[in-house]
Amino acid sequence: MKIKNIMAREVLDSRGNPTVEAEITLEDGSTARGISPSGASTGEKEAVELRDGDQSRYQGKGVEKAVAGINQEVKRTVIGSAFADQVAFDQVLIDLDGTPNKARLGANAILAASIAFARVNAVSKKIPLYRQLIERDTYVMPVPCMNVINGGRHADNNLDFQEFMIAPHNAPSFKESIRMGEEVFHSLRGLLKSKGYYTGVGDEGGFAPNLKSNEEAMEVILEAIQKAGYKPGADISICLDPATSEMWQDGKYLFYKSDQRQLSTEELITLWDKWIKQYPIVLLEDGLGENDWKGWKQMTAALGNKVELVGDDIFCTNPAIIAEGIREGIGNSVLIKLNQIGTITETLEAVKLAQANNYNCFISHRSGETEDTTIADLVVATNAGHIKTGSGCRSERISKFNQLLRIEEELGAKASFAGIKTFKI
Ligand SMILES: O=C(O)[C@@H](CO)OP(=O)(O)O
Ligand SMILES: [Mg+2]
Repeated sequence: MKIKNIMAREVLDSRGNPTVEAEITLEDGSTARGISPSGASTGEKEAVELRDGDQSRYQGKGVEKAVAGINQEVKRTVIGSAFADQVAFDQVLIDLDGTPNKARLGANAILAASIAFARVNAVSKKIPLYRQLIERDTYVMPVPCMNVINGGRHADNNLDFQEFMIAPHNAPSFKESIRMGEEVFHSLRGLLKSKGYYTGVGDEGGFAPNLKSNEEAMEVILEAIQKAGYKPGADISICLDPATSEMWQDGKYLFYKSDQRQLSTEELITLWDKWIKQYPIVLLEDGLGENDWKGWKQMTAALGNKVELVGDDIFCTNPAIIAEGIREGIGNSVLIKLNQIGTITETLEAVKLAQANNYNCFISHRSGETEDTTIADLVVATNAGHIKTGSGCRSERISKFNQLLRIEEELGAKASFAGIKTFKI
């Protein structure tokens, strides 16, 4: 089917920053949109966003240049053409950009167009997006890893570690697991309030209380799980993303917010080992920083058979870096973020590579999100079994949960719930 029109516009993300929305219309009249998310704790090797740098609009964060790239160059190239598949379309965008990190047209522009193309084909074929991405007979519904306490770069006031997540895995379905997660979220609100803490939320919809230590965050979450009537570990486990690249300075990990101390790589691995023994942790993302490859090898040797070790900043959803990580024995799971690499095709390539090498894939949102729910379909399409897309409130996060509820209902007997076995433990 030929592309009749493609256009882009500047819209806003959940932090009130501009981002790119692309819209494609096919000759059969089908129309669909895609919107790029945006990160705060970004990996150094991520594909880059194109921002205007013109201080008169949004303090330089405007995306009019990225929008213009779609409205002019990309439009001239793709209009009136038919593309055999997603790979063919994305390759045109990659070639047109011509840089290794999508800096010229911008990964924010390229991803929005790539998503719009996937969606418009689903619309044209009258099939759901997850089936457009990967056609299967049966699909796996993910465990929602809900970020209930926000710290690090996602909250100004409190903890060093960025994300404290609950994983309600002892459930028969996604619908029941999200209910369990929400019950704990509300129980946590009550508990924080009763302890005199502030219950406002951070960027990803988790609470951002002024807790005194990272340990206190763990304790209060465990208490909230119990108060909601569940057993920590048996019903609901903990996942962490301390985002330690943000703490890495001169070869040490600097605790810059709640605790005033610094740890060596070895000391931080020892801390994780202690935490894994002490708390029901099933997943640790970015337990060490992106430039600490040697440390990652040590950590994988020490903890790789006890907990899922997810690489976010270290892999940047980049198939070439993931391949190197697999060769080097780094981690046992890959965080998957569409805008770290910039196209649907390369994202699916990253997933395929990881899964073929017995690595898990943990599908993820960004801290700056929108109403675009592509990652909900992506986690189902890839049978990745777990997703992180924030917490129990804020619609840009809930929209993904709601889409998963719709997908589960639509799949009926063709869907099974991932449960605890999805984690590499
Ligand atoms: O570190 C992360 O995993 C993400 C998403 O939770 O944060 P950001 O989008 O800010 O990189
Ligand atoms: Mg991360």
